[in-house]
Amino acid sequence: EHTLVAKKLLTLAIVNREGRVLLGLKKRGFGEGYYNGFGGKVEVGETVEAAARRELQEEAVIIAGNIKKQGLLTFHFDDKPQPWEVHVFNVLDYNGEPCETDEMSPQWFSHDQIPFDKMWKDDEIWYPHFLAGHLFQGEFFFRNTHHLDSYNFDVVSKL
Ligand SMILES: Nc1nc(SCCc2ccccc2)c2[nH]cnc2n1
Repeated sequence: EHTLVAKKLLTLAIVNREGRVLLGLKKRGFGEGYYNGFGGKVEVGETVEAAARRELQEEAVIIAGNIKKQGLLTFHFDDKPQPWEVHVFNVLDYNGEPCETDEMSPQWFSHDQIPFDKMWKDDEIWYPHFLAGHLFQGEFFFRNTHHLDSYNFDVVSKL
């Protein structure tokens, strides 16, 4: 039957400026030890965009200016009942200086030196499209945190 399982709404904000991306090394919690953009849960009554801006400030201590919604990624995990729906934003400009928090240790990487071996396995599939400014949608099926079983991925004309 077609039961609807609510998806967990999450944000992911990646600062992409002058040929470099700002990533954070997750110091604890889910995805600890991985490099990732900045993000987290969308709270009740919060827009996805407001959540993306809030999480960036909380995790990297910078205030996003122009941001561009570029991706919609759905993650399924064998050991989690709820799929994750991650809204990916490109942070085109910001105010302040990135600094370390108890959650994240920020670091700049040039586009040709992105540490995919220390990132989620799906990232190497969609980052090239993110960096090229494409709009994209993807659905990824994880056996566990470190094993991506299968996926569908498309560049789209609008999200
Ligand atoms: N890049 C990437 N990110 C995530 S979770 C992003 C959203 C998030 C969740 C929890 C804390 C902070 C940020 C992924 N999950 C599965 N593959 C993945 N790839």
